[in-house]
Amino acid sequence: MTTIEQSPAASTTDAPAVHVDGLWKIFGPRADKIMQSDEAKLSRKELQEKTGHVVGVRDVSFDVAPGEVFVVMGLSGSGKSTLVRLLTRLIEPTSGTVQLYGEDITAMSDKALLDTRRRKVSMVFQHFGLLPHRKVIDNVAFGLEVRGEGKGNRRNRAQEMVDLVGLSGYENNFPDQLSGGMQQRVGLARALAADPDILMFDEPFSALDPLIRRDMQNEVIRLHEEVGKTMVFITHDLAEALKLGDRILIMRDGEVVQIGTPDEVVAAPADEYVRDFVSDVPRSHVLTLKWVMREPDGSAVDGPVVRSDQIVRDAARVVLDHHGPCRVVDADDKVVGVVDDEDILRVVVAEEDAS
Ligand SMILES: Nc1ncnc2c1ncn2[C@@H]1O[C@H](COP(=O)(O)OP(=O)(O)OP(=O)(O)O)[C@@H](O)[C@H]1O
Repeated sequence: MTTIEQSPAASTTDAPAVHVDGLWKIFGPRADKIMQSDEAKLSRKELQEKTGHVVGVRDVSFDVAPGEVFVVMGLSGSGKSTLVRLLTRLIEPTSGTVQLYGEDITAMSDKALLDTRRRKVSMVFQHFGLLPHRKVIDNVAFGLEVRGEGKGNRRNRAQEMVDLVGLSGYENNFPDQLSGGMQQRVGLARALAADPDILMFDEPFSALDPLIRRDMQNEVIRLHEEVGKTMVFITHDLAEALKLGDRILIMRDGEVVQIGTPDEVVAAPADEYVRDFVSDVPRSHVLTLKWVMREPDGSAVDGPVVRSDQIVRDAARVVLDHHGPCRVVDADDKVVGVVDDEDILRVVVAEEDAS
């Protein structure tokens, strides 16, 4: 039985886990001056050509709810790594604020900031960052050691986390005796050991083979179900974003293009850029009935009931088996639409045409 708990802050305040307001990062020596001038309005390309400064993140605002998995997605250079580093001030913002569970980290002293990083946030990176001369168990316990926990406590805790991520029996191995996937499990265990309020992942699985990568994504979903932590997850892989995210923030050139649930992003892309991104996505795997249902017209009074937030693929069997309209209900069991086999097949056929 593990002793990870839902973040206590989540239950005692209404503050979002992460609150980002008007966040900017301009790289270069005159960043502050540029921020206060009209030059800040120039596009990334124009600013770079004119001043040599690079806009990493431009006027980004969003909230992450406690317990949410929030994915930041974009192509290389879109500003994802800069953004996630700004969230814990590993990079200083040029402007804007970041609050973690109501605490403004942009206004914190260095000491308070260090404490927040040690106790409240854990990061998982692409390059696992394990200490090669330490055994698995000692790598997992490292963060606890840094913050001064006694040896007995940290050993017990580290063992719990090793068990939680499925590495029981490997505690005394050294990192180079483990596969890439197993090393990243050590990274996950180390991040969880500190019992942080928020876990941040910066492209953690990009270096892994596709099959191992899929295993690790499933592992994140399982761990999230088990420990319920708030997660901010950076990736350039749309399929990964759709699979893991409760919501997805799509970035381009340092700016937010769209923030939405996976089905919103696929069904209602904000612009051509997002539309292009999502064009290959198998829609029946992502769209919910909300996007394919029709207005209620009284035709389905005794048809089977399906939920508007059900994924089309998951609802297909019920709808196709019933030769007639089904009732679609919302979370309050109110009938909000009807759906029949044609509505379902329209999505599936469009998907086959696209592939
Ligand atoms: N220290 C720095 N100095 C100058 N420019 C930087 C610095 N760090 C990042 N940049 C620039 O900021 C922009 C955003 O970079 P960032 O690394 O955040 O993007 P990314 O989406 O994480 O890309 P990747 O997936 O390749 O890591 C890029 O144009 C990058 O060249």
